[in-house]
Amino acid sequence: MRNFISYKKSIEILNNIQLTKQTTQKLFITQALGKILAKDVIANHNSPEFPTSAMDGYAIRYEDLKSEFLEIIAKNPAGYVVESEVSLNKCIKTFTGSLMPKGSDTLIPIENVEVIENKIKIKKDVPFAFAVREMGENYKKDEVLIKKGTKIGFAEIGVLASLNISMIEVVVNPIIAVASTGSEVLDLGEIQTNDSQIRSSNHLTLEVLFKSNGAEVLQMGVVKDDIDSIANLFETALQKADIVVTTGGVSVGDYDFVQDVIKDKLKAEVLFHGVSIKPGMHILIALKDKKIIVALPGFAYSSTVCAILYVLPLIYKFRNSNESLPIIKAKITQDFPKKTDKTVFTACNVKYLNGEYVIDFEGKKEGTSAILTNMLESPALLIQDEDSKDLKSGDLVDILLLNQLK
Ligand SMILES: Nc1nc2c(c(=O)[nH]1)N[C@H]1C(S)=C(S)[C@@H](COP(=O)(O)OP(=O)(O)OC[C@H]3O[C@@H](n4cnc5c(N)ncnc54)[C@H](O)[C@@H]3O)O[C@H]1N2
Ligand code: MOO
Repeated sequence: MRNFISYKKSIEILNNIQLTKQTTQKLFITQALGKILAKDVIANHNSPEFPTSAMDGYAIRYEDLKSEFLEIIAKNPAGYVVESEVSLNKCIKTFTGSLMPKGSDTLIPIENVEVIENKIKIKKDVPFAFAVREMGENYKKDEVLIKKGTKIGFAEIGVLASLNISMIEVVVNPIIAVASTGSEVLDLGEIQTNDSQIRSSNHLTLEVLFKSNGAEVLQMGVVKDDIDSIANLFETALQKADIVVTTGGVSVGDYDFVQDVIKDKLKAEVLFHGVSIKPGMHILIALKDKKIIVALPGFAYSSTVCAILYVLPLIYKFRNSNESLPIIKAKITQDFPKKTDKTVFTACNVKYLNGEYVIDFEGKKEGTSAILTNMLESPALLIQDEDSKDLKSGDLVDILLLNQLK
């Protein structure tokens, strides 16, 4: 009889897997989109380096606000350094992005003055240092701007460019080999020869799930339920990938050969086979030559949920990143019983309404773990812990936002 461990225990085991040291690579910053920063990014200068105007207007000395007229002695366009200095009852026309001229401390906007020949008359006062961006407003020299482990997005790329950093060191993404097993499953375009055959969706679902969450994917396609074919698949995949993910062949059927190959042929170290979760109770995770094997159940909903719960955290671990699964609190809008003593992951709809996330089950189909269509539209997974009680309408619950993983 298989020993089913708790979800909590299985995650503890997953977190304890020791990985070999990450490798890094240098990439041009825009090519690093979605990659993980390998080292802290520290500012090597102040931004701005000097007080800078934030508006178009006239640079003045604050104390001259009370003077009747100020003489315009020069123009100070952005990109140039003006020689003249602001002194008693003088001003310099200064533009957004120009350095504040020497002697000035305040910028009076164009809208606040009347220009009479080469003089301005101030019609509306401003406070001291108005519209002056102080030195280091944006960032100061030696400030840690982006921490290692951060996923690089548009804001990170913009900040790197402002630092004049063109190449950046990032963690090399893990390689995941993906395959579906099953004599009844056909790859796209394969000709159907009998009524029991279905299209394989798993290998493609998982390929894109892993790609959009930080892995390189080696697509191994569909393999029949045959010991030699499955053994060949693992031997090839283990040579090329850091993680090998398969679907099918891990429950108790006569043709569930994936588990036999992993245990008897590869003699891999099985970390666990069987977790008290729904869906996905037959999941098997093993180690072979420092590579990780994740054998998922064949049902499309089961394999997708388990790939999210177990493989995405492995990707985060490989990337040494500060990413985590997007689990948040939401309000449930109907009573919902706890049907088993397992940890249960149920597809639901999520909306953001009046400042809170709310979930319902409208349009969700009930049935087996084959129903992947429950993950369409704006889906989330309701998480009910092993020891949780029946849920009541209005309760706050944990949900995993699936659209954030797209
Ligand atoms: N007597 C028992 N039978 C089953 C048990 C059990 O405990 N006792 N567990 C059930 C549960 S739960 C699951 S989950 C499945 C897992 O079985 P396998 O991992 O061995 O998966 P398969 O039997 O190969 O396939 C299950 C199901 O999914 C379909 N499938 C398979 N591959 C794909 C694919 N690539 N794309 C789409 N659909 C796929 C396959 O046709 C089967 O219908 O075992 C239960 N049985
Ligand atoms: O474990 Mo199965 O994935 O519940 O249907």
